[in-house]
Amino acid sequence: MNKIIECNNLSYSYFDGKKEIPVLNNLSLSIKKGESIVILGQSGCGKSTLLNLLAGIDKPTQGEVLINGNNIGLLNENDTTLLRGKYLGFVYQFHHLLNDFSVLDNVAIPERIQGKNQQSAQTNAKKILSRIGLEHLLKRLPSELSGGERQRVAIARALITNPGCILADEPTGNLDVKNAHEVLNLMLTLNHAQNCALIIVTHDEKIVAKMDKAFVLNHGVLIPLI
Ligand SMILES: Nc1ncnc2c1ncn2[C@@H]1O[C@H](COP(=O)(O)OP(=O)(O)OP(=O)(O)O)[C@@H](O)[C@H]1O
Repeated sequence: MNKIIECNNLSYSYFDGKKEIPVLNNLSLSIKKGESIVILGQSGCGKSTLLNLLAGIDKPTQGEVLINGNNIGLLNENDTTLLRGKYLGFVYQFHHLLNDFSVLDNVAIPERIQGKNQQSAQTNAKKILSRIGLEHLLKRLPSELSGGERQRVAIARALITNPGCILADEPTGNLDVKNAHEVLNLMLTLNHAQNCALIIVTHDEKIVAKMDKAFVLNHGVLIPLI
């Protein structure tokens, strides 16, 4: 199985009272293991909606989504959650770190949720924080970090379960130019080193040159740029 995520003929509409708001229209996409993809598009075009469907967080109005070959439309919510935890990692514009937990414990959380004991989850969290140069921040709280450091911790948290694909929604949206550059380079380094596919949705067109493939989402369909 070479494809980590695949969607076929995906359509999605929101229902606002009686009115249907179509967002995605018969969209198909596949992401191979180790591939990097950026999806650009104007605000409100449906980028976050697409990521939520690919992750099985929302269900499509029509079409199918496969994660590592598993058709999530055929799974119940519990099995979808397990599949998501096993194969996917998430990075958002806002870091979503838990403010009362140290950096180390924040990064260990996904493995704790998967049932690992605290010591082995913390050992793995230390390893990944060292790999990305944050070992000196283990004991800090998220409120004691810079914006760029917080986002790098969020990336470490997304990677601790060794996912097949990272889904990143505007991961550099809150950062200045220098930090945005560093965070993107970090994600790409890990993308290559761990053969972890990367899907970024963003407004930032500068990212395009660094990715394997780029698309614009417009009127519910993906238009290839490269
Ligand atoms: N729960 C909802 N109910 C109704 N409409 C919604 C809902 N969530 C999103 N929408 C609409 O669906 C469209 C797509 O939203 P989405 O958040 O996917 O866009 P986006 O491209 O990620 O935007 P941005 O770049 O601003 O984050 C927008 O027009 C939005 O107003």
